[in-house]
Order: sequence, then C-alpha cells, then structure tokens
Amino acid sequence: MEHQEFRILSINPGSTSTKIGVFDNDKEVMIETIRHDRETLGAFDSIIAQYMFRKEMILETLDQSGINLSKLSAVVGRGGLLRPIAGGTYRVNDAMLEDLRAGYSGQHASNLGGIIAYEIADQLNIEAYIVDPVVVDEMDPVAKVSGFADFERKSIFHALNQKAVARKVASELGKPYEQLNLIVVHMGGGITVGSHKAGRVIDVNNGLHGEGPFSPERAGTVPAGDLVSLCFSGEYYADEVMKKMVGQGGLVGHLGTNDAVEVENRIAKGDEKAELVYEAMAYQVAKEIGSHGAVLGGEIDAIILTGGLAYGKEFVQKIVSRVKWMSNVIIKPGENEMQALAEGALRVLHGEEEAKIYKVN
Ligand SMILES: Nc1ncnc2c1ncn2[C@@H]1O[C@H](COP(=O)(O)OP(=O)(O)O)[C@@H](O)[C@H]1O
Ligand SMILES: CCCC(=O)OP(=O)(O)O
Repeated sequence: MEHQEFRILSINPGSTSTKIGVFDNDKEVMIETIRHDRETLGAFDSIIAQYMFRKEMILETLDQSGINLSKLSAVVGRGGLLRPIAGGTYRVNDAMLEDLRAGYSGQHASNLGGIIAYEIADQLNIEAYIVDPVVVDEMDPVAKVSGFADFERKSIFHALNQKAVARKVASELGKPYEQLNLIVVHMGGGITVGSHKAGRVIDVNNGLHGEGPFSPERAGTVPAGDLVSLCFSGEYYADEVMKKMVGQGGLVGHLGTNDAVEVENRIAKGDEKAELVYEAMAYQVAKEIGSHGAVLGGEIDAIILTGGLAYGKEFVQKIVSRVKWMSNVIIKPGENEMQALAEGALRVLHGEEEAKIYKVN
C-alpha cells in the first residue's frame, strides 16, 4: 500500500548538543547537530532556562537550511524526565508539559524536547509527539532493589537510541530484536549500559543520577560515604552538589572539558592526567559491561557500542580489548535518534500505531 507523504521535524536536545532533523516520510531531508560548549550552557541557571536559546537556534538553523515550516505535518521531540512509562510514541499533552517543565524525575536537556516540539507544532496547528523518552522502564523487579531500603533503582537512560540501534543490529544479524540478548552501551554526554533481553531492557544504570561509569559530564557511581560527608560539610547547597554529579562530573570535573576530541588532543601532546582519566572512563565502561554479562547469564548475542564517544577509535579499542572475550562487539558510532523520532511519529500518522496518552495516575 502507498503511504501518504508526511514531513516530520525531529528535535533532540542532549546535554552537549541540540540535533535537528527533517524527514519526508523516512527519507532524510536534513540533519544538523549544533554543539554547545560548557560555558554557553553553564551560563543558564536551569535546563528550562535554556528553552528560548535552544528554540531560537533550532528555528535559525531551519531557516538557514531553507525549510518552510508551514509544510510540516508534525513535530517530534526527544522526551524527558517524566514519570516511568512504557516505550512508544506519546502525543504531547498538558499533563506531560507540566511534568516536563517541572522536571518530574529530574533535570535533563531532553525535558526541552517535548516542550519545544509542542511550541512549534502549536503555532502551526499540527500535533507534537515524543518517542521512547529517557524514563522508559522495562526493568525486572529484581534489578530495582537497591541496598538502601528507602531507595528503588530507576530506569533513566538513552532509551530512544539504545532501542533504535538494537533493532538495527538485530536486522543486520537477520533475527528479530525480541529473540536476542544484547548489551547496548550508549556513550554520549552521559553513558548508559543496558541489558536487552528478548526485546526488554531488563537492567540499566541510571545515567543521570550517580550510577554506572563516569562520562564526559557525569560522575557515575561515586563513593557514597564521601558524598554524604560532602553534603553535610556546610560548604555546598544541594543544587551545587547535584551539579558536581551532573554537568560538572566526569571529564568536566577532572579535565574541565566535556569534549572527548579535546581530551584526545591533549593526550597526543603528552598530557598524562588526561591519559589516566580517559583510560579510567573506558575501564569503568568495560567493568559495567562485565556486570551485564552476569545479568544475561553469559548468553550474549552481541555487545553494541554507540553514541558520540564511539567515534573515538582509541577509546573504543580500550573498551573492546577488555570485553571482547564476552561476545562479538559491534561499533555503531553516533546515534539513530533523529530517524527513530521521525519513525515513531510516522507510525502514528500512517495509522500503524495509536499515539499513547501520558497520564498522571
Ligand atoms: N570523533 C570523535 N571522537 C571522539 N569523541 C567524539 C567524537 N565526536 C564526538 N565525540 C564525543 O562524543 C561526546 C558527545 O556525544 P553525543 O552522543 O553527541 O552526546 P549528546 O547527544 O549526549 O549531547 C562528546 O564528548 C564528544 O566530544
Ligand atoms: C538521561 C539519560 C540520557 C542522557 O544522558 O542523554 P545525554 O547523553 O544526551 O545527556
């Protein structure tokens, strides 16, 4: 059956970049990545305060690329820190906007995805959607139990890209995603490592709030006792400590940059501290992958490395050398998120799927 043609605008705010894509059905018309340096984003008090800055950059980029907004059929944004929900495509509604603006499960650039998508769509009288937001929760009950009875482990990860890349690899392997066991590692501003078992992400580190490997701008798991002492030292407000974990952690904390390319340049010039810290980030990623080997009982069809850091050949090699005994390692640099966002919206527009409704209870 011939599909009707729709033009989709995809918006993907990440911690280090804003990505924009325009698609005619599944055909890419343009994809643009606007990189933001630490100083620029650091000048804003909060994520929500970046709204106008990111929206204007998006509209300017579209204008420079000659995209006529009135031709759009729908706008789709990367969804943010909502309440835990099932994967899929959701229509942006008031309840969602309220939770995104408040940062119900925390602050992350993806909170702006649904908000900006809605604002642009509303002006054009078309629908706005989000797809597989970072709070997609498919974790096994056993994985949710933490050793601190007051806290449950949470699923906050690069759901959109992990799922999209996993499906792509499954199709390359000639098997349904639902019949594979995969360890998917997304390495961007944050790093998340997920166990995909028969189509469900049964365990994954909370990539935002202090779990898993450190990343270009996040602390990952830290010594908890030291953190408690720091919190009660009287030297910091809560939001300052949170910033040390998210935004000023990882490479930023150690080296003052979230740019891995810059770190590689420093290493090439003989910077030994940069070399040790970069090695440690790869070491922690490999260690996390090892733990997911145990989650999957050693039955692993492939380990997939993806995200911006997967472009770094030496960084990837450092990880591969430690985990290649576990399974075949497949490298998929960058992300498939722009396409995955557009495809999510198209499934609804083509009537193949119904848009899910975000509800608060
Ligand atoms: N060619 C490259 N080699 C090494 N690292 C890279 C390369 N390109 C991008 N990166 C790094 O990838 C990280 C950003 O990844 P990305 O997935 O784009 O992040 P996000 O979507 O979270 O903003 C940055 O640290 C960036 O420096
Ligand atoms: C909140 C988990 C997703 C994430 O860390 O995304 P970025 O790497 O784009 O910041």
